[in-house]
Amino acid sequence: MFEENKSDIYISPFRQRMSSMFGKSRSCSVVNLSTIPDRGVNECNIAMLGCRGSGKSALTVKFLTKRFISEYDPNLEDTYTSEEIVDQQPVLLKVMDTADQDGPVNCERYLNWANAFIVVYSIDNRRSFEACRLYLDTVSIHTKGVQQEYPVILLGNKLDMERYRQVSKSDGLSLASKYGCLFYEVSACLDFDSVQRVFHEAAREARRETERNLPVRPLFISEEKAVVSLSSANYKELPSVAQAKVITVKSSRAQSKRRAPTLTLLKGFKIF
Ligand SMILES: Nc1nc2c(ncn2[C@@H]2O[C@H](COP(=O)(O)OP(=O)(O)OP(=O)(O)O)[C@@H](O)[C@H]2O)c(=O)[nH]1
Repeated sequence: MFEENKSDIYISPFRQRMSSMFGKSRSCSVVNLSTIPDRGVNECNIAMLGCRGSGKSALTVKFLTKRFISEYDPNLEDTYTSEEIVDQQPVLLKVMDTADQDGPVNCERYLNWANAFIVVYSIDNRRSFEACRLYLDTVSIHTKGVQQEYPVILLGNKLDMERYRQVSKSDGLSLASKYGCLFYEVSACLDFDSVQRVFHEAAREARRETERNLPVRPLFISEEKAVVSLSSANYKELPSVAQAKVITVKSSRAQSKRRAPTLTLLKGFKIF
């Protein structure tokens, strides 16, 4: 029915189309969330953590394509890039769908790369919830003593499996509050908006954190210069603060209209 390539990774016609349309982006070495002044674009690197089968890939693909996948290669680890608009500002969101075999081992690759973490468990699997503690510990040990804080979201997935629930919402909440992280419950196979909200919240928190850590620039006020420039300026051309804000919003909207969000898919997802 479908052809498989040499490495036994299923490449759907959809994925082939996506690769040819948007190009490829392998796991990259960008380390921090930074503002790129000339484009005004923030970058946010999100690592998806959690034990096997918790739904990391399903959530990642849901966020990127609005679709639910049912089959994939669990051993592949890849990074996907999507241009998003969060709070009217463009963000280049990179999502690493990790594939740890048995808990957090050799995790420097994502600890050094990410500036936000989503730790996933399945609400119908107690073991996957317990595994989250290891990931939360690993992240908090790694970020201990670092001035910048890294947003962490604890995410209960498979909300559609309510009747098989093994982890109560209050258990999720109390674990999240113990580690000082945000907490959500979603389902990768239900509505897209809830899943998108989680990723956008991670980006929002990471941006706040970056802004909080921006070095404070000294403000120089030269009275002489101010007099010269004001006297020679055409007042109508000087935007007020309110106008300047409008201009910023307009330009980010214009950007979102100009360019469709770019998306790079590499993993052998089977998307129907
Ligand atoms: N019912 C239900 N099934 C889900 C949901 N999310 C994922 N699944 C299923 O759970 C299984 C595991 O999902 P994955 O997304 O592959 O999990 P993962 O965490 O990426 O697992 P690894 O790649 O092995 O690390 C798959 O069969 C998915 O179809 C969900 O929200 N609801």
